[in-house]
Amino acid sequence: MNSKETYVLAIDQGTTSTRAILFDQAGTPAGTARQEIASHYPSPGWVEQDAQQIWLSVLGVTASALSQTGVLPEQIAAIGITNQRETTVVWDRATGTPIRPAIVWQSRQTADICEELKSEGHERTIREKTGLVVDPYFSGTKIKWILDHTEGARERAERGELLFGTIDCWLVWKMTGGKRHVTDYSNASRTLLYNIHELRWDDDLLRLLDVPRAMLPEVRSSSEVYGTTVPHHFFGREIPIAGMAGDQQAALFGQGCYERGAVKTTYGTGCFMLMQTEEKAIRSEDGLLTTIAWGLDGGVRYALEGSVFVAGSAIQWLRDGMRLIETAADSERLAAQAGSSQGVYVVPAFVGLGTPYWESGVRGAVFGLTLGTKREHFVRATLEALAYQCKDVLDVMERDSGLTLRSLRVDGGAVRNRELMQFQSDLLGVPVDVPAVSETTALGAAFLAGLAVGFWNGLDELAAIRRTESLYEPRMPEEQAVRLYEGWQKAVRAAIVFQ
Ligand SMILES: Nc1ncnc2c1ncn2[C@@H]1O[C@H](COP(=O)(O)OP(=O)(O)O)[C@@H](O)[C@H]1O
Ligand SMILES: O=P(O)(O)OC[C@H](O)CO
Repeated sequence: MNSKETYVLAIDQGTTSTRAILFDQAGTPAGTARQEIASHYPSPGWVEQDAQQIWLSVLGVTASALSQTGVLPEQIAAIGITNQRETTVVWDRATGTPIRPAIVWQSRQTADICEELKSEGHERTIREKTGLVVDPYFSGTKIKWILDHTEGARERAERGELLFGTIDCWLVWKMTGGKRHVTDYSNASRTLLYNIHELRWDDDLLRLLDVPRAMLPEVRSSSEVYGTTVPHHFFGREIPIAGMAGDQQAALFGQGCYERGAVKTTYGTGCFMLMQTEEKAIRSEDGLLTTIAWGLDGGVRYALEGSVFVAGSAIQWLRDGMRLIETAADSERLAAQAGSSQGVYVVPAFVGLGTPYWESGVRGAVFGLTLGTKREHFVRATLEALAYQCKDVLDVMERDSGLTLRSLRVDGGAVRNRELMQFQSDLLGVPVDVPAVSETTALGAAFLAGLAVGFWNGLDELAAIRRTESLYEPRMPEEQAVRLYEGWQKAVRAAIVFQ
């Protein structure tokens, strides 16, 4: 690092959008560029994206972040990448072209493969080795599906002609001009193929899912120089790519959750609550996942995770599917106007339910409609579903960890919604803490990259950067919160029975 290098560039490739953000040494975003990513729904429950479009969006947002701010490539000390996790890309090593659309984490198209694994009794072994549950969510069955459904693909993968990667890995491959095929511990831990205790690809699991080892990336820590950018893509300079983590783990890092038991929740397309558990991989019997938080300084940290598949995407559905709102921000105005949902419950199980239910066959449902139900009640009920799902997760997390939450650190697109944040605090009965830098996922990736090149010097320095911008305190009487939550539990049970 030299004295001219005053920024770290974070690339946050999320499900809804790709963002490039430049952070200075105080952790302040100097400029942000954003581009939406299209999702395609070729069959009910399937979700796909175009990996080439994702790559081009990274080039586009990086160029606009630089041109908007006037920051020069020479001023960038390092690049950190964070990504929607599990989304699976298989590409041709020689041409760098994906052989099929990327299968997005939300997609249910591998439900049959999962049912087969369960019926053959593999659930327990998979859970023990990977910390995950058998569900179409994770990459392993998606790789198998692609190899099963593309003529000659498995043989080509065995010969090393095809490569697999999650989005982090795909982007590093493209950014380094096909020189580096790497991923980090946090992303590897979401594949269903990685042994999170022994820190290696697991041969038994590879055999079980019929995935050739030759197509898998090398697994590295979350903070080190993996390679440098190809000058003709990145403004004539070789910039070190020095940080990499799945977006939920990066948000945990960016929120300064460096102490055992610290928790954050991110409300993006989905909603993910993670608790940092240091060197201890806690096993959950209640549907939480055990996952690798990050690899740093020669060791790994673990986390307990609750994954909710549909959060902000329910608000997108109100906008694009139901056409009840024009912008996501309208949901706040209408929810305030409604005041309460008047007994309406929306269960947004559009792609099944994750933690703690793990029911991949359930679909969305609405309960409690009356002639008095108006658009604003329906919108409010959809928004409230985000908060109810977080409560489902927090209840099991407290039980499994033996810890009681005192306040919840939050981030992600939907934390702009004050009605949602207040309702979340009311329902959980704890303060909800929104940080000044709401882009904590990107900040986490920047921190990881910056640590690797000496831009920042350690966790103490990073922890001091976080500041609270808004704190929502519980205002609703407890018995009212309990009554509302009981209604939600009934609605979810009914939706599960209906499938
Ligand atoms: N004011 C708002 N109220 C509720 N949801 C919102 C609001 N603004 C954005 N969102 C939701 O947040 C999500 C985008 O959040 P973001 O953190 O950018 O997601 P991702 O990282 O998954 O791409 C979208 O699904 C959008 O519907
Ligand atoms: O796109 P997000 O931010 O909702 O995150 C997606 C998760 O990484 C999926 O596991």
